[in-house]
Amino acid sequence: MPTQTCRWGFLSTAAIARKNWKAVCLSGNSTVTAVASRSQDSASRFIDECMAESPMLPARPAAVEGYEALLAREDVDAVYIPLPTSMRLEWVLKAAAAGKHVLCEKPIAATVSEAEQMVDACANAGVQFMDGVMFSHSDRLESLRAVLDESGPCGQLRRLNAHFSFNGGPDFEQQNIRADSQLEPHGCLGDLGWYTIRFILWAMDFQMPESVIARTLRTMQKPGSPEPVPAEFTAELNFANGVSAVFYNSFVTENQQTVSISGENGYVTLNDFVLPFYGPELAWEEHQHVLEIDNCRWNFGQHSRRNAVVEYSSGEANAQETKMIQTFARCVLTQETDPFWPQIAIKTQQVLNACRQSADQQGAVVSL
Ligand SMILES: NC(=O)C1=CN([C@@H]2O[C@H](COP(=O)(O)OP(=O)(O)OC[C@H]3O[C@@H](n4cnc5c(N)ncnc54)[C@H](OP(=O)(O)O)[C@@H]3O)[C@@H](O)[C@H]2O)C=CC1
Ligand SMILES: O=C1CO[C@H](CO)[C@@H](O)[C@@H]1O
Repeated sequence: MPTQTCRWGFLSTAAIARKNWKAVCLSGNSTVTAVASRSQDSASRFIDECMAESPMLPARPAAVEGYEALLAREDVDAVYIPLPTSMRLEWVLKAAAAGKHVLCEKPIAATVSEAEQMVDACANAGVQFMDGVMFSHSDRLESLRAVLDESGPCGQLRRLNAHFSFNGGPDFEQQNIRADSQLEPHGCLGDLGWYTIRFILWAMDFQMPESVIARTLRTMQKPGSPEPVPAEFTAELNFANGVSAVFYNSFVTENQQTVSISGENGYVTLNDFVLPFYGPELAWEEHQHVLEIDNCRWNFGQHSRRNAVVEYSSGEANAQETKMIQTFARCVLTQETDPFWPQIAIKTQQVLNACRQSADQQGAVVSL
């Protein structure tokens, strides 16, 4: 076990692994020692391309053929697993058995039972488990938490609204893993709903909803995919304290990443809650508009205020994905696993599967 640097192995050359490669380079407490792919050529190509843009120090990682071979390496402390969702159970269990800490992409699993097996295996092996939600590590959330206090601009919370969509375009259904039920069984609910659910749970301080009602509005099916997957999805969550939340996910509606948190006295909005708008600040707005009525004059006065934290959107040392790597690596290096991360992953999975169950039963109420 090194004392200064967490040594990462990447399980696959997924597109998202390139972003986290750079985050490792910028982290100051991590390095990648090996990248595994189904073919060694592809691992080598990935490493060449990443090295050209963002050189890994102190040494070029090894290109490994096969994920199993990477897990057998002694120079790997932690693995990053961005394999398709349906493959994660197998590889998280194998990684835990090999004593590797696990940063697992989202959605972590197809079912709650699979997610629990993963988290239990990591806990039993004494290794950290965390999902790949970068925004959980942004300073913006910490600042926003203070604003959500009852004495803040919203007052008592009433309603949450989260929307995450992108338009995949004409080839998406034909080519993307997200439209293949064998690889990504929950389609847009898994890919985008994971974030909308996570944000809602975060705003509720991880209190679970009492019940959910959901609908799949549209499906997609990649050629060869055994089943269609949700391509447009909506859900309503109801909480015991009277707060309600709604979310929407879509692969056919153009880029939108908006959340609003509404209360008795006002509301807060973020327009880029997952992938922050390009630039050196992450912002949110608070609103307390006032309707002034005086006989025939009806003036709706806009009262909005912009707030921001100094943090780069991505690809810099203070960006949220770099903070994710740093936080994870600190758990590894101090040998102090943090149960918070697996707990919130399980809660997110529980809500996701309840929503899918409701949608599969045409909007039946599902209790949690
Ligand atoms: N946290 C975040 O910000 C993001 C998270 N993600 C999540 O990461 C996961 C991967 O997404 P993305 O990077 O777009 O995926 P890609 O399609 O780019 O990569 C998936 C990788 O899995 C490996 N693989 C192994 N078996 C298969 C198979 N049968 N079919 C396809 N790929 C296979 C391949 O690597 P190889 O050939 O090298 O073995 C492939 O490169 C998704 O679940 C997604 O939700 C995605 C983007 C952002
Ligand atoms: O996690 C992710 C981040 O956002 C993308 C959309 O813009 C998703 O498709 C991806 O899986």
